[in-house]
Amino acid sequence: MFAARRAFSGALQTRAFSASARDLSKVTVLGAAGGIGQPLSLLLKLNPRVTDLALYDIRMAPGVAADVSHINTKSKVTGYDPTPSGLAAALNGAEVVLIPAGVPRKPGMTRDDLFNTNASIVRDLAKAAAASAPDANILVISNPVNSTVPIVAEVFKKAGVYNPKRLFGVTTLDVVRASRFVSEIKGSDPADENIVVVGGHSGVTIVPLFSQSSHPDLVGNADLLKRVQFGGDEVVQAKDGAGSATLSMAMAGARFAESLLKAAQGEKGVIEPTFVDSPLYKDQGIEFFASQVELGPNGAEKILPVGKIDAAEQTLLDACLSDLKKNIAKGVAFVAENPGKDL
Ligand SMILES: NC(=O)c1ccc[n+]([C@@H]2O[C@H](COP(=O)([O-])OP(=O)(O)OC[C@H]3O[C@@H](n4cnc5c(N)ncnc54)[C@H](O)[C@@H]3O)[C@@H](O)[C@H]2O)c1
Ligand SMILES: O=C(O)C[C@H](O)C(=O)O
Repeated sequence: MFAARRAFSGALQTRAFSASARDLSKVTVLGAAGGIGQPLSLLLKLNPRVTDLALYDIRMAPGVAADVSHINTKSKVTGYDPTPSGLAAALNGAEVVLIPAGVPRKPGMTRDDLFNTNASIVRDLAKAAAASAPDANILVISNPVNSTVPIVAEVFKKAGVYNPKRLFGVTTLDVVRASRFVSEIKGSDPADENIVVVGGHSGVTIVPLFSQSSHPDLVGNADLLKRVQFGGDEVVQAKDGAGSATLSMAMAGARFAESLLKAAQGEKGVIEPTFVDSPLYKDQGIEFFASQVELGPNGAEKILPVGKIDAAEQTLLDACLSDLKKNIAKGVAFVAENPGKDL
């Protein structure tokens, strides 16, 4: 155990020393005291690429910050009060803003059932971000992602600061799950399983493309498909009313933030799946779509095409696109009909 701990801290130190002064990165978490926010803040504190960690929530962010700040890595941690000026200060100068603020599901609910509560939370946080961190990379975790991402886009458009390359719906958990579930079937190491998942982040909009993996035989595996599309429900049911995935989501969110920072600091070939403003299906009226995206200093540098897929996968994709169109339209309509208060 001690050897493992030494190896881990050694790896952190090597990376800490390799970061240069120009790589100062402020990362802000909005919803930092929640089930996702707390472990996400912990993982960001362990990341040497993060030099300034800003934590905001409507409750307990200073407490979470005090706790996390005792971890002996170099970054500065600040918890902000739940006031407009606290929120503005948390956002000011941020390079990456992660948003896990909002309510999670209970058994029997769909992600869309969260819309009524989370849409206005995300809209108001997006307004604050548009005002105080207009150039930040915004990573939306709050559900329903298929609608909350368009909400952020509409708010930024209204504020005149929308940059489609810097807005991301975090769908990383879908590929994390897919690689893990495949490894359980194949007896392999999940680190070796690169499963592309496209579409969106709920039910049938989650489309794994096993034909593009090293296991095309898995295309017809209905149980596996169900686990990937409804993995979130497994956790919601197991937690039995106490929330949804938090720990695996924190890992997935921290991975995406790390990839963005790596790419911003000049690493080439950093590719992550994410739900972005995408040209891929715009001709069908679908403005956002999750696919493999190459990240770079400007955010989303290159949106990779879906590529060749199996006929059965095409059927899944058709169902996805039909749902996705409605989810996106719902987010856009929400902001038009409920502009909210000026900041
Ligand atoms: N994208 C994904 O893959 C994914 C995965 C898991 C969960 N989620 C979603 O993430 C969200 C959060 O889940 P959780 O389990 O952390 O919930 P949680 O209830 O444990 O935490 C949410 C936090 O948000 C805070 N909050 C609420 N309104 C706020 C506001 N206006 N400003 C700042 N903070 C605010 C709450 O005080 C709370 O601390 C949910 O919507 C959930 O569905 C998404
Ligand atoms: O399932 C949920 O509601 C949370 C999250 O979107 C997940 O995929 O775990």
